[in-house]
Amino acid sequence: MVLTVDVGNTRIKAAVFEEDTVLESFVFEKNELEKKIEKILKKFPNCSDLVIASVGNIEKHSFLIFENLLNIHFLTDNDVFPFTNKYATPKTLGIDRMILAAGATLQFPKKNRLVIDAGTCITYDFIDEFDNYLGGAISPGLRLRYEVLHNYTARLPLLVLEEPESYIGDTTAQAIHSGVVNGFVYEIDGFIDEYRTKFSNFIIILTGGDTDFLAKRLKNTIFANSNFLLESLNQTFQYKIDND
Ligand SMILES: Nc1ncnc2c1ncn2[C@@H]1O[C@H](COP(=O)(O)OP(=O)(O)OP(=O)(O)O)[C@@H](O)[C@H]1O
Ligand SMILES: CC(C)(CO)[C@@H](O)C(=O)NCCC(=O)O
Ligand SMILES: [K+]
Repeated sequence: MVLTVDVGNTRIKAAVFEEDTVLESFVFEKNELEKKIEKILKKFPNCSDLVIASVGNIEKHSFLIFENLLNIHFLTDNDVFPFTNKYATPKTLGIDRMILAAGATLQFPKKNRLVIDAGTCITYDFIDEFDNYLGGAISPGLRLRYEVLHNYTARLPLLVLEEPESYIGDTTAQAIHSGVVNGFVYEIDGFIDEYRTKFSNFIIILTGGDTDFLAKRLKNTIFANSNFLLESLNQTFQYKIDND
């Protein structure tokens, strides 16, 4: 049994796996880390390995208190990955993006693959059919867009996500909802269209906290799975065991 932990920029997500099956998944805040992991391990005492990817400010030492209970694997770019990394600055590539690319490579062999993670940031990661990781894009996520409009202006209120009535917003609130939500959807559909015109034999995987909101609004067909990062962590770990 494997416990996977994804330390994101905002929240922490975790899941317990028996082989390829998720037994249970969890979402919690960073200040609850120790308490929550303790609780999960009490419920699933057969967990033999703890596999972590962190892009947040939580480092390996935060997990070492569990060292006597199970093996700790804090994944970094020094681990083995199933793709060739063509990023020109591989040392600065986020470990979450590397794990997503690994999951896409292993789950969808011999295809052009685009992974879109709609989380705090939106990340786009492209792996071609020859398993070259080429890069992608980073832009602000849905919630972040609402927050920056408020934080960096004098007059824009902080709004909670709402479906815009039209792309022509006729109030301040509607103009913000249109700009944020429609802008978010147009951006993603626009990127997908761009890739589609250049690559055939193509698959798109959508994940992250805004997966469900986004999936029903895109015009393009995608494979939506909000657990994709945790599943990919489990698969990357199995791959590491088989190839180390
Ligand atoms: N309780 C919540 N807290 C924060 N964001 C939430 C929540 N519920 C839904 N969301 C949506 O999820 C998005 C954030 O995604 P996610 O939770 O995957 O981010 P994260 O934990 O920072 O992970 P990552 O850093 O990997 O993106 C926000 O844009 C927001 O709209
Ligand atoms: C882009 C984020 C913040 C998304 O979580 C993370 O992957 C990260 O910090 N990346 C480092 C920069 C890069 O990937 O090129
Ligand atoms: K993200």
